[in-house]
Amino acid sequence: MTDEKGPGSPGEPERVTIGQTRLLANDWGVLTKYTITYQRRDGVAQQLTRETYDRGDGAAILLINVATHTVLLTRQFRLPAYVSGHRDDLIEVCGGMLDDHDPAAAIRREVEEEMGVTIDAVRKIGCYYMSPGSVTERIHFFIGAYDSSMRRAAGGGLQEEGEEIEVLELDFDEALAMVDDGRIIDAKTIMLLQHAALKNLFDRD
Ligand SMILES: Nc1nc2c(ncn2[C@@H]2O[C@H](COP(=O)(O)OP(=O)(O)O[C@H]3O[C@H](CO)[C@@H](O)[C@H](O)[C@@H]3O)[C@@H](O)[C@H]2O)c(=O)[nH]1
Ligand SMILES: [Mg+2]
Repeated sequence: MTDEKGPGSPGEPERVTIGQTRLLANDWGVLTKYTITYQRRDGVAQQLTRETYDRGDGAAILLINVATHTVLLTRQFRLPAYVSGHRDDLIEVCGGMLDDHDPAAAIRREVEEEMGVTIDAVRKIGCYYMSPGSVTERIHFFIGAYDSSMRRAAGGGLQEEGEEIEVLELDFDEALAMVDDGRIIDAKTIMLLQHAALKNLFDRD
């Protein structure tokens, strides 16, 4: 519940004062250590240190074909999952970083590169933090329609960037079963599949 009269509300002092900022790494992503003064709701000020990892924002899309009751997903090697104990490649919706593109343009480019599919309109679902305790990234979520005529190339991603992406076409019920039994463990993918189920996207034409 929002405390309407607490610190940080309109007309009240900021709840957070940024103190020292230390750049720990500035490579693929930017890792920063902040010292902040955080004013608790009871008025007590606390000094905290927090690190943030910033690689920019991303976009992700679930491609659906209502006529064939199928979805298009990707499978690829993910080092962060591998080093934290998940030896299998990850099954995910198509996704990527925005770079300098707007989210809709970025996701169309990713679908083209990773899946070899040229799509038309995309429908925005929302924009969400995936790991807000440490990662600044927000992901723009989309739904798009595909059919076999839109598959114009093999996809697979950019070899020069080390991408090796397999395209999976799955029955929607099978994809949901893979969420239940743990074969799909990527959060953005689960969110989009469950969105499609909750909104009955496969019941419409
Ligand atoms: N040199 C270098 N290259 C990297 C690094 N991390 C990624 N890359 C390269 O940059 C490419 C980025 O590909 P994208 O398709 O743009 O991003 P992604 O890795 O698929 O996913 C990103 O977007 C998703 C949003 O939907 C995110 O969920 C995911 O975490 C990630 O940010 C990778 O395939 C890889 O070649 C790194 O640390 N160093
Ligand atoms: Mg990608």
